[in-house]
Amino acid sequence: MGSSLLNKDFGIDLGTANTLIFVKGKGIVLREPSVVAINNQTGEITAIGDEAKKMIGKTPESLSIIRPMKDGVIADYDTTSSMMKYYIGKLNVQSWFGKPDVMVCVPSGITMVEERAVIDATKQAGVKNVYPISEPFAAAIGAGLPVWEATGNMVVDIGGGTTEVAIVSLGGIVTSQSIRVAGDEIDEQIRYYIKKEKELVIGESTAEKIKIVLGSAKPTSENDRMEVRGRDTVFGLPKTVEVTNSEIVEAISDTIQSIISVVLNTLENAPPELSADIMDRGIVLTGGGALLRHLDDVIKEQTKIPVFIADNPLDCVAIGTGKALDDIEHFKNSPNIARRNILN
Ligand SMILES: Nc1ncnc2c1ncn2[C@@H]1O[C@H](COP(=O)(O)OP(=O)(O)OP(=O)(O)O)[C@@H](O)[C@H]1O
Repeated sequence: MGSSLLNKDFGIDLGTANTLIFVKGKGIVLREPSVVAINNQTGEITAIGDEAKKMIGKTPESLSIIRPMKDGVIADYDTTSSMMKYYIGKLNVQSWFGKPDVMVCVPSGITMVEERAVIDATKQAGVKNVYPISEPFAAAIGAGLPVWEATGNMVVDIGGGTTEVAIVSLGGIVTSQSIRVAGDEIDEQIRYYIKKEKELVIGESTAEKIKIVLGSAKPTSENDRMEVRGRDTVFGLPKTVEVTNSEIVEAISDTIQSIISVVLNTLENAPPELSADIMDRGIVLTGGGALLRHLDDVIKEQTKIPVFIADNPLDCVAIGTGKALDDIEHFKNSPNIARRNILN
């Protein structure tokens, strides 16, 4: 990213787990975890992104690892602002050539105060024109769905902190629901299960790895298993245990069911014409959670509707946020249309 961007518009997916930036005409130029390491004595930032994520669970007392976004919204304003400033600074935008338009995604269930915080944090990073776009709407664009047409499209975006389910038609969200339950909660359930059933304390990163390597929404035919290291809850010493796929399926089943309930509720609220479209066109999964094995199958079994995983599900929101820049007038003229429910 050495060369400067002369008044290039860009879109930001400021996620609970990952922050991505899409520059118009270039594509995704930044993809880093939303993690910051701070020196407790001086308050200075020691590492941001990948470098900070590697430190999780391994820091001395003098360092704290902060994930400034929680449940899709800003939990720590100052740290989010610094992180954005750092990432946007890396783009090297020459603002004196004009003001870039910046799209930033926000969860559909966000409050006005939370949304204001996201806009202000982006402005603090040195850009002037900030347009919020609803995360599931951006996900639908990024998944290549025809969001501007008179057709019902259903998207389920499962991120780190939030799951957003929306039905999109004619350039707006017709109905949407979200819960602050997604990948992080799945990791938390894995930690809880392993502590309770195996008497082993594991860190966040290990839980995420177990989910990615071993997890699935229903048992896999391979009967996968892996060795997991952590600290014995009784003796306090390092210990290794074996964990199987079926144990992880059991550990995360309630969380998976909460996510599927939101899909079912949203379908129940769909206007009949759009329900018919969704029956034909299917449901599209985006976000990192879409990669959980067999999640598509389980949603299909319960909804009786075809389910597809978008290409590059982790990138859909960022791609959609960036592509929405092509229709920036739409957001300038009717800023609420892609954010609020257009029927109620
Ligand atoms: N192969 C995989 N299987 C299961 N989960 C995965 C996989 N790869 C990534 N994830 C999970 O996806 C989540 C991150 O997804 P994503 O980057 O879409 O979220 P985000 O946009 O940062 O979060 P949010 O939308 O809630 O703000 C993490 O919980 C991560 O563990």
